[in-house]
Amino acid sequence: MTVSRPTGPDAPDISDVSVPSSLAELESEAVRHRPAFGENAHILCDNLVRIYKTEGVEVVALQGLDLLIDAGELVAIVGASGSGKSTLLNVLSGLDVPTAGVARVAGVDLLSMAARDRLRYRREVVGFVWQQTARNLLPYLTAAENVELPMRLAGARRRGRAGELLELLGVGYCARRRPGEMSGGEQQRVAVAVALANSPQVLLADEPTGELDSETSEEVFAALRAANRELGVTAVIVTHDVLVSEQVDRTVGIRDGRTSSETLRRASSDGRIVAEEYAVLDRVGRLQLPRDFMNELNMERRVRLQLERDHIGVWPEGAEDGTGRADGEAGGAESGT
Ligand SMILES: Nc1ncnc2c1ncn2[C@@H]1O[C@H](COP(=O)(O)OP(=O)(O)OP(=O)(O)O)[C@@H](O)[C@H]1O
Repeated sequence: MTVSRPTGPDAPDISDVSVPSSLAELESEAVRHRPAFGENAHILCDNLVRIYKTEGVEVVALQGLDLLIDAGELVAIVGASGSGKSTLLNVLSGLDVPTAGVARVAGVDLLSMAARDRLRYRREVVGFVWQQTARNLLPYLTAAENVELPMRLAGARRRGRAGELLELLGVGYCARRRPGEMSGGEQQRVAVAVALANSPQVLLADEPTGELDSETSEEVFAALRAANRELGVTAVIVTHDVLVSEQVDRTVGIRDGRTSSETLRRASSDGRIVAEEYAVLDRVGRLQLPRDFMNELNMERRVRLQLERDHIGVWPEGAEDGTGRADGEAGGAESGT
């Protein structure tokens, strides 16, 4: 490729300016100025793959999952059983290492992290809350002692912090009680305080309300929201609970190990919450059509695409498309339907 330079008496002096002269140079120039995918995201998953091998059988739990979450967001992750939600959370919590791809949380690269850094990451950068209340708290310690434990392990006990966190989450009155003397909802709120003890940047919760009735779930979700709003912690909650998934600003749907949909919620001018659902388009243009849409129109394997001025039409194979052409016909006339 040639690039012509202006000449003549009025032409600017560009003798010192380097001008790319080949297509490859132009491309690399363009890439240099383009921000990298998820450069500023607090949580970044790029083409994340996790393959489990058990007894010679491979299960692909995450198959090229992309996800970007900004600092301070409160995001719910939803999806059918087996879609890969817990696998994703285990990777983000540093418990599990992905097979391939990029996973970065608060600037920490989770694939290349050394074992010693992993311990520090799990103690100080992320906090987590599990579904089973018994997994979150030690039964022979009081609520306050449970919250103090991670601080002691990190060698940074802060006087008064346990009490402050328990108050913030509405369970200050439980400080001297052991888990057996608290309800399931109270235990989970104390568990959120334990997760926040070392001021993590990210809070991860896997089905935190899964064992609770709706009223108690509401209290636990309020505690998670308080942590997000008051402390600014980025929060990711895996949940089947519509009470949780419908109250966050963004719900990410996972299907077959990939992000497939996102629902965004915002307040309209009259104060109502408006939810808009989007399909997720990945960087190479892949898109998962909702399963019920595909079933409704008997879409399988091949579909016809038609680029319109402001949208793309998708028709099942063999069906007539929006231009009045049956699939397979070359160049039909516009039907206007
Ligand atoms: N340790 C493991 N060994 C082998 N396969 C596993 C392992 N953990 C998960 N899987 C498989 O990976 C896939 C994703 O599992 P995952 O637990 O992440 O799904 P999930 O969406 O959290 O499901 P649920 O809502 O039921 O908890 C499933 O097919 C599961 O059987």
